[in-house]
Order: sequence, then C-alpha cells, then structure tokens
Amino acid sequence: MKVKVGVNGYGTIGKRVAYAVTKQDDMELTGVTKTKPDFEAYRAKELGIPVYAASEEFLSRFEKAGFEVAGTLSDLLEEVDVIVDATPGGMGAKNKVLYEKAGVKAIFQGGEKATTAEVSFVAQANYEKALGKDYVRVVSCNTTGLTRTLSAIQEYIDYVYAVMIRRAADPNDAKRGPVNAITPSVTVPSHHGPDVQTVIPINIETSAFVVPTTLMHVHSIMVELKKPVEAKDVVDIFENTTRVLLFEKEKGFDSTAQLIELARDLHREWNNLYEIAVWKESISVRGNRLFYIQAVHQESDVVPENIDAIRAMFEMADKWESIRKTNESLGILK
Ligand SMILES: NC(=O)C1=CN([C@@H]2O[C@H](COP(=O)(O)OP(=O)(O)OC[C@H]3O[C@@H](n4cnc5c(N)ncnc54)[C@H](O)[C@@H]3O)[C@@H](O)[C@H]2O)C=CC1
Ligand SMILES: O=C(OP(=O)(O)O)[C@H](O)COP(=O)(O)O
Repeated sequence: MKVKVGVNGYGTIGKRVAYAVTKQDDMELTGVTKTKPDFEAYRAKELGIPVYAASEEFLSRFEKAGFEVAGTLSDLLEEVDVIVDATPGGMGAKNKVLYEKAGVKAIFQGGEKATTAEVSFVAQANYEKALGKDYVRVVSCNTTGLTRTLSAIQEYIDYVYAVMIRRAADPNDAKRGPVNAITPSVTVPSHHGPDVQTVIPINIETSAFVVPTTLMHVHSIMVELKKPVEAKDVVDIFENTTRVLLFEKEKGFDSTAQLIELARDLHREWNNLYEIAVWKESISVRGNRLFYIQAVHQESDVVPENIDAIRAMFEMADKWESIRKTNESLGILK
C-alpha cells in the first residue's frame, strides 16, 4: 500500500516536500494546494501534480484565470491519508480543525507551536516517538540542525550555548531582505533552545541574529562537557552521523557560498543541501569545553524529516530503514 500524501501550502518547504514524496516508492502525491494561479501553480500542473484551491474563497481567482483546479482543500482531504501543512507559520494550528474534521493525519512545520502536535520530530533523534501518531511537528530548520549534531554527542553534554546567525530571507523572497542591518532576537533564549528541548532533553541556551544573506544559517556552538572527549573523537562521531557532513576550509569551503555551490555542482534539485555542514577545523576542545561551527540550508534540511515523519506515523518502517530509504531517494550523501 502506498500512503497518499497531500501538501497544503506549496511554497518554499511545501514544494520541496511534494517533490520528495514523488521520489518515494511507498508514497504517492495526491495533490497540492495553491491560493492563486501563479507560476508555481502552472509549474505544478506541468509536472502532472493535481492543484487544489486552498479554500473556497480562492476559487474565483482560478476561475478568472481559466486555471482548472482539481477541487478545494476539503476535496483533497477526502483523498489523502496524510496532509503535510507547509502554510506560513501559525496558520497550521488554525488548519488543524479541518484535518481533525476530515479524520486525516497531519504534519506541521517549525513555524507552529509545539503544542499544535503530539510530538516534535527530528528523525535521527526521536523517530520512535512519532510511531502511530496523528499529529507531528517537524521542528524548524535551525532546531533540526542543532538537534542533529547535539543528539550525536548527547552523552557528553552538560550544557550547550549556541548562537544562531540567521539568513534574512529565502532567495525567492523580495519583501523581507536582505536588509542592510544586523537584527538581534532580543528575547533570550531565542526559541531554538527551548525547541531543541521538545525533541531531546538537554540543557541549552540560544541567542539569534538575522544578517543580510539568503545563503544558509550558521551556528556557533559551545558545549560544556559532562565527561572528557577529544576533538578527533567528535570528528569521528560526526563522520558517522547521518545527515551531517564535515567540510574543510582547507578545501575551499570558506563560507556558505561554497556549500551552496557544492549543492549546485551535485545537481541537487533547487541546490538543496539536506545535510548539516560542520566545519571540520572548527571542532576543538579547550578544557572542558567543545566548540564547533555548522551551517544549515534553511530551505531543505527539514525535507527528509517530513518524509520520515510520514513513515513513522503509518509505522511503515523502523527508524534506520526509513532514514536509509529517504537518504537514498534524495541523494543524501550519508
Ligand atoms: N523557509 C524556511 O527557511 C523554513 C520554513 N519552515 C517552516 O515551514 C512553514 C512554511 O514556510 P515556508 O515554506 O518558508 O513559507 P512560504 O511562504 O515559502 O510558503 C507558504 C505557502 O503557503 C501558501 N499559503 C498562504 N496562505 C495559505 C492558505 N490559507 N492555505 C494554503 N496555503 C497558503 C503561500 O502562498 C505559500 O505558497 C513555516 O511554518 C515555516 O516556519 C521550516 C523550515 C525552514
Ligand atoms: O521558518 C524559518 O524561517 P523564517 O520564519 O525566518 O522564514 C526557518 O525555519 C528558520 O527559522 P528559525 O530561525 O525560527 O528556526
């Protein structure tokens, strides 16, 4: 049996998740919703993806443009086993009543509060917690990045302090930036630390700044160690951690620009870099403190998590089988 998947909100995350669903042999993409017949709606149609109006109120826009939709969101909900909600942050919680009414399982994204779902999810850290669940939240791109590396070294962690340097906007966003400024999140901790704690139980504080770039987020991480570890052991751990890759400045990876260039060189769709990129030279231990620096491709690291969340919710595979299938299907390097 293939799980029928719908995507509500065909934007930055939604279109990538929809694509990833089409690459799975145990899932099928039933359709996606759009609020208007823009170029993304036409492109979806060209790809053979049924396009539904996101609600009745948007139907007239499609009618006016002569764009034939397959129905509305409520029609899509009748067809699917699970809906991936990738609408703008905060909207998923409001949509949840529709999903409950339709009796359809739902996945929410990191822009929703943890209380919207039964479990907050990062596959390699807590896949089992999502087994059989109806509502799962894939945490934000930054939280996913922090959780992937920190869960790998969890046994050594006494306390984590991390600073998030966040991209101002996604490349397709001409409204928000980049801006000529550095904008701090003045609430400390930023939401990222408490969000990591919804997935793994560690001590962590975070602060965050927005900077003028569209190319990835960067995290500067300091861990107070519970027990001694050497830098070379942490290198070994990360080398053996799925969805984490080590990069060397020595080899020309000076900045996020070269990481994105590598994703282009790999002919990754939308230059997705699903893996968290840790700078190898940055991994260092001084006294009882471990330091490292990593980069997160905000548009894509959560995509494989959505796919694994679907498998967990339908108990279609165990953790490592699901991660392996997802990795292989998306060309994730390890
Ligand atoms: N862009 C990013 O870096 C990341 C975003 N997220 C989270 O993913 C979620 C979606 O974010 P993005 O994809 O970046 O947003 P986006 O703005 O690129 O896409 C949202 C899509 O939903 C559509 N939409 C708006 N109102 C709608 C409605 N009533 N019904 C259905 N669709 C509607 C928009 O037209 C757009 O196509 C948010 O929770 C966000 O926090 C998570 C990880 C990374
Ligand atoms: O939704 C996201 O970015 P956005 O809200 O700035 O578009 C990304 O998940 C990164 O956000 P975060 O810094 O809240 O993890």
